[in-house]
Amino acid sequence: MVNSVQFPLRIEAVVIDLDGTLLHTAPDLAEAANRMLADLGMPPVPEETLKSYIGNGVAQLIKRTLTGEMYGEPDSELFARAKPIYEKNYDEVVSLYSRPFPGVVEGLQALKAAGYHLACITNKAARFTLPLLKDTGLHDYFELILSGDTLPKMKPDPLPLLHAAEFFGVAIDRMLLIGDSQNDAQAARAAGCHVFCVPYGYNHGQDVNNLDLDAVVDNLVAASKLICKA
Ligand SMILES: O=C(O)COP(=O)(O)O
Ligand SMILES: [Mg+2]
Repeated sequence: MVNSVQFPLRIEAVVIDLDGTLLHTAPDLAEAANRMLADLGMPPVPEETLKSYIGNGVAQLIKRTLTGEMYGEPDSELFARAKPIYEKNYDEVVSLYSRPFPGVVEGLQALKAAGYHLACITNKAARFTLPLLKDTGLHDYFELILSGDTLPKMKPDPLPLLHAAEFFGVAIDRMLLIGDSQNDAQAARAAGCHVFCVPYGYNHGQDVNNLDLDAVVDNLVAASKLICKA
């Protein structure tokens, strides 16, 4: 559901989600999950299934992979054994296949040239976020990078967004989040900032048009055309 706001939005800071928005990471996440399952002597999961598990951080991704349920709780001993195995495997394949989505580099260039403050806000753990952004050439676009374990809370909690607005010294209603999932929409609404979603990401298999957003945009270039420097 897109509510009625006046475009172009007057914006000073743009904060952008990583998985499913900046980078197509599902192949590497699926590769790490299936290597973990193989190490545990368990059958693999299809990439499409794994894609529906992405968005709530690494612990949730592992639990969903082990149980086959969105909010299942695996045996605690199995989870304790599986987590380091997953992390070792994801360290090895973190940027094997991951690539920027179409329009991401051009969009970041346009946003940077327009003078917006730029941050990346992701639920991915920092040990994976930083090498991935460096390996894909996106790291230096951002003045601030908040990972899932940088602060005490991750999206859909508003804390990372409120932290970014304070870091940039901008009013929360002069900040825009561009994401791909309900975690982004909910975090933005709770924080009070604007939010666009792209349709090509990972929203647990759900249509982003059903989310409470200010716009659904084809890509980051289209997003840059709906805002102006406040
Ligand atoms: O759940 C994750 O690890 C990543 O999620 P995000 O980059 O879409 O916030
Ligand atoms: Mg995402």
